[in-house]
Amino acid sequence: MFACGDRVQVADTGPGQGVIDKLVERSSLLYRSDAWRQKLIAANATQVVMVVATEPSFSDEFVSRCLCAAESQHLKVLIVLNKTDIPAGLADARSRLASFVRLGYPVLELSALDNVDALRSLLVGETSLLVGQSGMGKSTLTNALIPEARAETREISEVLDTGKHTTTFARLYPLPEGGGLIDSPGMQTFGLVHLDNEALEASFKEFRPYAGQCRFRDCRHDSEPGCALREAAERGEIEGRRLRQFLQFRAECENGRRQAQGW
Ligand SMILES: Nc1nc2c(ncn2[C@@H]2O[C@H](COP(=O)(O)OP(=O)(O)OP(=O)(O)O)[C@@H](O)[C@H]2O)c(=O)[nH]1
Ligand SMILES: [Zn+2]
Repeated sequence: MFACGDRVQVADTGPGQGVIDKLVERSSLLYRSDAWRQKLIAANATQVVMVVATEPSFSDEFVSRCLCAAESQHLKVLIVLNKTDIPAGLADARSRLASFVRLGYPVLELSALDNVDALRSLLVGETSLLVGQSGMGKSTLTNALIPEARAETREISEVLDTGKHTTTFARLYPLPEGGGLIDSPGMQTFGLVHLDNEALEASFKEFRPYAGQCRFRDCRHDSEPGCALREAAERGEIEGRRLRQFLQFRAECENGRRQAQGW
């Protein structure tokens, strides 16, 4: 299986023709998965740019899931709060992003319809994957950053006769300043079944200082006495909400793996 962003060696087989000979080793691979399917999103990305907006309202659980996927591949993360020209949802969006800011994730506010220069400068030299729920403005951002993308999207929609100009597959655009931008289809879910329990726990970066500190080595951070993570949450050092999300994602991943094995 190949993913958008893969590098390959191609052998010439004739004029204008070739076959893929070899897949060059990937520096990163992002995918989402449930019990039944793994979907490759992008290979060799160095940065995940997560787009949220003032409206429609975004899910912070979705943001946490994307962070897990990005952290598990050791990628840089940038959160973009788009549509700041719509003031109604701004205060709410900011307050829901505050906990990610406290974790150290950068948030860039902008309006894709107005000015994307601040974002452009953060993409230089990176291969950035744009992710987000539908309607957050990924395509609008891509078009603002890469004017040729607009025509291409229209052409592809016409060829495929999809009747709408929404993104249906990931696409890598080279950036004039160096690096590239991968626009991925909007998604409403982001399954993490491919992450084992250890990888999932490590992908909550604020948990890392507590790794190995629980009384029991195989602590599930659930109801065991002497759980370093639960104690940290009680002291307010980590957010209870994030710990609950971790337990929820882990249950989902364990169920997914059980289903996949036909239990
Ligand atoms: N007011 C305002 N509207 C915006 C902005 N950016 C995007 N929009 C609008 O939001 C809607 C959704 O934008 P898209 O770029 O299609 O969103 P998307 O994330 O690509 O959605 P999918 O194709 O479903 O993945 C469109 O009507 C855009 O015109 C912005 O900065 N301000
Ligand atoms: Zn514990």
